[in-house]
Formats: sequence, structure tokens, C-alpha cells
Amino acid sequence: MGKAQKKTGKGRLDKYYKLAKNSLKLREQGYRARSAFKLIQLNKKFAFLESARCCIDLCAAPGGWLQVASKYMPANSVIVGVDLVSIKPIPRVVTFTADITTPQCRNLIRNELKDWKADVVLHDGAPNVGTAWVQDAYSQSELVLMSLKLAVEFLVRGGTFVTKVFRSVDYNNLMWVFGQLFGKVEATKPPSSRNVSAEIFVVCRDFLAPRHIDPKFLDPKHVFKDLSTSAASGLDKGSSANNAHENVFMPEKKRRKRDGYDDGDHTLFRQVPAGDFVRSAEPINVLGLANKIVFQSEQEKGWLDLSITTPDVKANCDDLKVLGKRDFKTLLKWRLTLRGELGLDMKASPVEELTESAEITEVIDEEQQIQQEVCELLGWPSLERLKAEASAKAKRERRRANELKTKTIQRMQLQMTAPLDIGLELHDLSLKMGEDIFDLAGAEKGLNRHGGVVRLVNNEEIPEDNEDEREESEGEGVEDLDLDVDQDRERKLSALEAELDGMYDAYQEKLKERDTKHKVKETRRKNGVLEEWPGVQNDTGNDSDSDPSEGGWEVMVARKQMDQDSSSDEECDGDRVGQKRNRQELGSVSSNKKVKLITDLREPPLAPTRVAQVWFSQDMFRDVDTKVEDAGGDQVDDDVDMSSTPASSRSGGVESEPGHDDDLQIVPNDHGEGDAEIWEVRSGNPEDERKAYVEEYGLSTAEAVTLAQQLVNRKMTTTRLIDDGFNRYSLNAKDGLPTWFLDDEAKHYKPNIPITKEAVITLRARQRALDARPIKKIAEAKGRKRLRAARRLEKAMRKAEVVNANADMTENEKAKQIEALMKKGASKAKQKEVKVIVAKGGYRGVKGRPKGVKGRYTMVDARMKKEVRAQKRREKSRGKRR
Ligand SMILES: C[S@@+](CC[C@H](N)C(=O)[O-])C[C@H]1O[C@@H](n2cnc3c(N)ncnc32)[C@H](O)[C@@H]1O
Repeated sequence: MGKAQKKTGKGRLDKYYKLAKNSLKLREQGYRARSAFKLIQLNKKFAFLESARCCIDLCAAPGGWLQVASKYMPANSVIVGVDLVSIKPIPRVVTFTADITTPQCRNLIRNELKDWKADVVLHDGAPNVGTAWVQDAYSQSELVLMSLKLAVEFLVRGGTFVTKVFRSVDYNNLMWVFGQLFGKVEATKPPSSRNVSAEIFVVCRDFLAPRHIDPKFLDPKHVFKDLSTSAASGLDKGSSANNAHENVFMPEKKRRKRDGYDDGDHTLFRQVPAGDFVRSAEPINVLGLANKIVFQSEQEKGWLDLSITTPDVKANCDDLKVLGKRDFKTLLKWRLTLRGELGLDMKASPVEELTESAEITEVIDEEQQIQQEVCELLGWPSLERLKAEASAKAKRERRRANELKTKTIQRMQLQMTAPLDIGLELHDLSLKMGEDIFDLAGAEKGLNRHGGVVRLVNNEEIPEDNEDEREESEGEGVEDLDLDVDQDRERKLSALEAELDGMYDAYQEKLKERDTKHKVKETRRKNGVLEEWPGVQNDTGNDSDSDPSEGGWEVMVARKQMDQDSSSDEECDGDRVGQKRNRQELGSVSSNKKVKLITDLREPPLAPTRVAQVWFSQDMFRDVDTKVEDAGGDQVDDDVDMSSTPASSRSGGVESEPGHDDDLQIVPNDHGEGDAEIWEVRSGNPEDERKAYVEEYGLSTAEAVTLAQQLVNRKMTTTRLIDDGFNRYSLNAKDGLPTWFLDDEAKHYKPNIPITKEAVITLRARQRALDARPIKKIAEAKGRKRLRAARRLEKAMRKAEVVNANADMTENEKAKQIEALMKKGASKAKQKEVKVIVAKGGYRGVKGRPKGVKGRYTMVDARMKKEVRAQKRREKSRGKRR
């Protein structure tokens, strides 16, 4: 215990003040206020900051506590500070200027936190003091209650609320309220808090987060009600003495009958001479009522030098209000010893001790009764009743909150409300704090009831597998009266939703039609050529028509993937016929699968894999092959149900034990198929096909390439990659969300994966290589050319054979003629000349072949001829430049 400090002047300049204002340590630490040390010490004792991810500091200016929170809380924590006066910026901290007693303040915090809950709520508020002490203390208590109101709204279950209270008449009432809402409540005075100050810090841990909190618990009118009533009725007569005892024997116990200071006695700080304590017949009372024992007279000062007056005793005498049970015992022992040394009545002590213990028992035994009495006196229901009522209400509230949530999401979908409002409404409801400043209850009641009825009507399952809720819902017969109205309303809402969905689909169709890509696809589809591989999922028919509830997010992701693939396919058209064929086959595998499900449940005979071929090419299988072939001719009996065989044996029997003929599954070997066919994935499992597809075409985006490069270069581990996959975009519930919303989310609500320059370069290079390949038409033209050349050569050879068979010709003549024929056959076919006739002069207006023109011709006008010539010139010069 430190020395007592004066409240004014240099007395203020205690160790912590100096630390805060002058010392090197503070400058190093840069705290704005000495109060920072209080929080540091509180945190040292209770360690609530280190594990917190979200903290709200109410009455935070100038920001000392915020600085401490920012320092001790983990990086990336959310820290919000509010005060009447503005707070200079602090890194990692968001601050507002607001009065914590107003709804605006609550809304500001709500906006900032969204759906987050705070792990810690701090309150170090002090109202503008300077009026009468009682008023100051009362406003402080009110402020504490207001901060508690915010705390219960924003705190997470198990969270911590730290508040500053003044030791006043309201103290015990506040402590009682804290006790109702938190598992552990401890009042403490950190060493850096001046002893002369009446402030004490209450650390409330393990927030119970009741579903429903009776507004009375947070209403100053109710919480501090006993002030006048108890004083007036005189019911607490003698309670001072009781409290004094309790102060000593149960310093940390809630005292419900404490009436604070006597009427007219507003002295906050009581000093008792040590002599009074030593000589008093009621030492417990002295210890319980006084703040400090002082050694003023010469005799008392002399006691200070005695060996029994240890530094502990001296420190204990300095501030009685912060002592524990053991400290009081030390003081009482010291008193007894001193009384012995002084020759005062020694017999009184054991009696006193006995009385004390009797009192303790009595106090403990009466605890329950006191509680009961207090409840009665305050006009509150008993604790048991409160609990029962609260749990019943909590159930109702939970159900209503769920309904409201559903309703609000619907409203949001219809753009009738902003997402932000959801949390607010839910909180209003769950806290039921609508009676005074946060009054929304009336407005929401009707809506909740409607929601509830609709659920009942639709026989919807009440979430959170709460059977009680269901029973309760069923029991609420009164609500059935509203049934028709609600049904009607719900029907209208559904109709409106359906209409909106229809309009949205139409809009999507229009968009697609406008899209050139879509046009190209459509044309191809109509022409039946170069049909794009529609993707594995295409077997469901038109994707856009698919029900979002049947696949929802996956449908969108698959669609997105397909869009990306198809667009890249389009760009590198042409020569990728082979690849396309593969994909078409993959697609057909899945579509076949669907068809088969209707017509034939058996799997198709599978081609052996390369591994299987190698395996079965071993000598020991030669006989088996022959045996099977001999037996039936066919390699596989048509009636063998391949689908019933294990996958491993189906894929070629690789895992079958050699020598066990019975276990062997002989797969058909389609000799007509080339290697390319053998290596194709034909597992029939869409998942395998998807994987194979991704393996082949997966690295088509810069993001994918970046990740792949990071994996290869060991900048990223697979575990981290998987972990990163679980982000806020990946775990969104999409049930019941409309198509337009999912469409929009698929476009915009996706993780922003950083891409590297190298990845973009790689992709571009790949694209360039694809672009460099000839397009299909050119390949076809070249093929035709080759075919013509081959035909010419064939023709020449046939002619040469005839020449060779001619007996009239000499060998020399034959050789010359054959050489000429072959030369002709190998040379390009001569282009047939097309005559260009300018339609002017005599040719103008001529219809049909002009006179004197033989062979191919084309009629042109003068202008066209010029243009054609100019074009040729241009092409020529362009060719030269290249
Ligand atoms: C002791 S200071 C807080 C010091 C702070 N914990 C720190 O470490 O810097 C008390 C603060 O409470 C603020 N305050 C008092 N009443 C308030 C109210 N109704 N709303 C918001 N802040 C209030 C005052 O403006 C004052 O800045």
C-alpha cells in the first residue's frame, strides 16, 4: 500500500502521475494519460486484453486506455473508442465523438462492429464533476449503468467489462446488477489509482449473455431506487453496522443492504485515529466504516516504531477500503497484541472473536434471506422467479429473433432494408431495451409475430433444434388469430418475389443475347458444328434455368469456371480440335450418364489403361486371355454388371492379386482405339473427370498460375493454400437466396487473390503460342491443297504407267515423257485465269457473257478495278515492310 496522497497540489504528483507526464519511461511508452497505468495494472491482474480481438472503450479521451489496448491486444484487433470529446488518432484504433448515453453512440458502434461482438468493453468515464458530491456520485453511477447497457449489447458471451465506479451509496446496487450479468465480479483498486480518490475499478468477467435482460436491470430509476425508499422507511436501520462487518469479513462479497453514507454525511474519506481503533469495543465497525487509520497523537506515533507495527500493518492502515480478509485479520491481531502490551482488557478479545465468527456465519446464512428481502423491498421479483421468467422469455426471444432474421433477409432481398439494420433490430429485440432510449420494441412486435405465424403455417423447422421452442410456438394459440392476415401477406410477398425473379431472368436473357460471345455460341449450336464443350454440369440442361437451391453457389462457381474456360477456348479455337474432342467426350460421359440412368444402369465397358495393358501383357495372363476368349469369344460377358465391381478392379484389375483368377475382371480391349484414347480419363465419375479437366485446363487464370508458381517455388504450402480457401467468401450460406443475388455475388463477391507479373507473362506467352497456331479454316485449306497435290501425283503416276507399258517407245523417250509427267504432277495446278471485263463503253449494261470473251470472266466497273489495284499495292508494300 502506498502512502496517502493529497488530492490537490503536489500531492497529485505521485509516481504514476510522474510516469505519465515526465518520466523517460512514459515518454518511451508515449501514454497520453496516467490512467493508462491503471489499465495496465488491471490487465496484469486479470489478463483480458491479450486474448481479446475486439474492444470498445467507452469514455476514452484522451486515449490512454486505447493506447494500452492497442499495445496489448493482438495485431488486427478491432478497437473502438468513444468520448464526448474528440480523441487524437491512435494507430489501429477507430474513434468517435459521442455521448455514450445516446442511441447515436450505440448506432455508431454498431456500424463499426457490424456483426462482431466485443471481447472487452472498457469504461473509465467520469461525468463533469463539480456539483454537489451526491450528484456527482449519482451521475457517475448512472454513467456506469449506461456503459453497462452498451456492454451487454456488444459483449460476447464470456466477455469482460471493466468499469470505474465511485464508492457511494449506489456502489452495492451496481455490484449486485453486475453479479446478475457476469460470472465473476471483482472490485479492485490498482496501485496507480490514488488512494484519496474514491474511484474503484470493477472487473466483470464471464459475461453470461442472457437472451433477455429485464430493462429494470439497466434502468437507473430501478437500480438506484432504494436510495430514497430505504432511507425513508428506515428499514436499513443498523445496516451500517452490518455492512461494516461485511466490509471486514467479506470484503469482496456483494452487500445488498449497504445504505452508503449516513444522511447529511457526505464525507467521502473517513480517517480514524489509531487509538480509537485500538481502544474501541467494536473494532470491526471501525474497520468497516473508516477509510484510513491515522497515527496523529504522540502515543500513536510511538506505536509506529514498535516492532509489531510491521510495514504491512502500516500499509493496511493507509487504505482500509482495498483490504482483503487477511489484511483485516492482520490489523485485528496487531490491535490485540498492542492492547496486550498496553495492558488493556485482554479478555474482551476472545469473546469478540467468537462474536465475530458468529456474525460471519449469521451473515452468510442470512445471505439468501437478505437477497430475498432486498428484492421485496425494491419491488423486484425474487431471483428464482426472475430466472424462470427470464428463461421463458429467452426462449420466446430466441424464436422471435430467428424469425425476424429470416424476415429481414427477405426484406433485404427486396431492397426494403439495408443489411446494417439487421443487427440493430435483432439486438433491440434480444435486449428488450426498448422502454426508454432504445425503443423499437413496439414497432418490431407485429413483424415478429407475423414471422412466427408464417413459420408455423408453413410448418417450417425452427432452427437450433429447439423442441421446446416448437412446443411453445404451438402453444401460442393467440397468434392463430392473425393467421389469415399473415398468410395473405406472405402469399403477396412470395408473388412479388416470384415476379421479381422472373423479371431478373428475363433481364439476364437479354444481357446474354446482347453478348457477342453468346451469339457466337448460339450460332454454333444451331449450325451443329464446332459445338463447345458445355462442361461437366451441362447434363442438367440449361444452367441458367437450374434452380439455385439445387447447387446454388456451386452452380455459380461452375458456371463462372465454364465461362472462363469457354472464353479462352474461343480465343484459341482452330487447332484445338483434339482437345475439344476430349472435352466433348468428357461432357458426353456425364451426359451419357444421365441418359443411362434412365435407360440402363450398367456402366459401359471400359477401355484398359496403359498400366492395365502393361500388367496384362505379362506371360502369366496369356492363358487367362485365351481361356476367356475360348470360353465365350467375348472378352467380357455382356451380362457382367460392371457397376457392381469395385472401382479398382474395374480400372484394369491392377489391384487384383495375380493368380486369383476368380477375382480378375477382364476388361474389354478395344484394339481399334489409339493411344490417345487409352490415356483418356474414363472413370465415369464426374468428380474424376472434373479433376482431370482441372489438371489439364485449370491454370487458365493469372490467380491460378500465381498460386501454382508459389507452390512450386515453396512460397506457399498446400496447407496454407487450403486454409486460405476457407475465407469469408467460401462459407456463405446461400440457401434461399435469389438468383440475381447469387449471380451478382459470383461476379463480385470473390477473394482478391494477388497475381504476379510472372504469372501474367506466362499466361500471355501461352496465349501467344495458341494464337500462333493456324486457325481451322487455314488448316482445312491446307489439307485440301495437300489432297489435290496427292491426286495430281497419283494421276501423273497412272499416266506414267501407261507410258511405261507402251512398247512402241524407246526407253529414252519413255524416260523423258515420264519425267515431264511427274514434273507436271508435282507442280501446282495452274490457276485458271479469270478475265476482268471493265463495264464501260460497249460493255456497259451488258447482261450475260460479253462478245469475244472466252473462259472465266468477271465484270467490274472502273472504280472497282482501281480499288482492287490499290489494295494489291498496299498489300505488297506491307509485305515488304515485314
Ligand atoms: C477519466 S477520462 C477517461 C480517460 C481515458 N480512460 C484514458 O485513458 O485516456 C473520463 C472521460 O469520460 C468522458 N465522458 C464523460 N461523460 C461521458 C459521456 N456521457 N459520454 C462519453 N464520454 C463521457 C469525458 O469526456 C472524459 O474524457
